[in-house]
Amino acid sequence: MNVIDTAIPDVKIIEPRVFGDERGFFFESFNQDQFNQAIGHQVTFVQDNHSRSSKSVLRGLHYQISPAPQGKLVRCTFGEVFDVAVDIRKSSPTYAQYVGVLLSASNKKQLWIPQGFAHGFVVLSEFAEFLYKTTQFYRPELERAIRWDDPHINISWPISAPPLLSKKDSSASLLQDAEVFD
Ligand SMILES: Cc1cn([C@H]2C[C@H](O)[C@@H](COP(=O)(O)OP(=O)(O)O[C@H]3O[C@H](C)C(=O)[C@H](O)[C@H]3O)O2)c(=O)[nH]c1=O
Repeated sequence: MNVIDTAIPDVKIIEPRVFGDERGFFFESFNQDQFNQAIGHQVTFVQDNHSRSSKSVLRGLHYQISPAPQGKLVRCTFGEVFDVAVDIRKSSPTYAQYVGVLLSASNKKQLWIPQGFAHGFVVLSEFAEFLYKTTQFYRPELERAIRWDDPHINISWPISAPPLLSKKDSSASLLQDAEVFD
């Protein structure tokens, strides 16, 4: 697999090695040893998630606070999304900066988002199926959300109309008011 650095050192794009033949394709979507080597330390995942969303749905920007902050390894297995990781570690030199990347069934790219980041995506295709692994279990009482259109983060979402949001995401906090990480 190919590991690509992003503007935020801890956030990595991973391109799996795809084996194509007349039947179709095969690739290892996750290999613990290769992943640990790529990230530089042991990362253990405890939960797999799978969501399906229609065009223009935007899920995020979500994260869990301590004591269960989640690292996420995300990918799109049907359609295409614009995926965003926002650095919400106050002591980080890239605080409030973001990485945005197109993830799709065709490019098979994955994004590693360590704990300390808020995560979200918007669906660009008619539908998108989104799979991801997390390093901590879901703890709803620890879940927090930051507004997708927070002017301080100023994400350039590749959409021309307002997205479809859950009630929770419609009432998310601004980064300046959010519980973040040291
Ligand atoms: C995240 C999660 C949710 N749920 C239940 C709770 C709700 O009844 C239902 C939908 O949850 P929610 O609307 O929070 O789902 P998303 O908006 O896709 O949330 C996710 O969206 C962004 C992209 C993320 O990065 C997070 O992983 C996660 O917050 O699934 C569970 O049972 N387990 C879980 O791990």
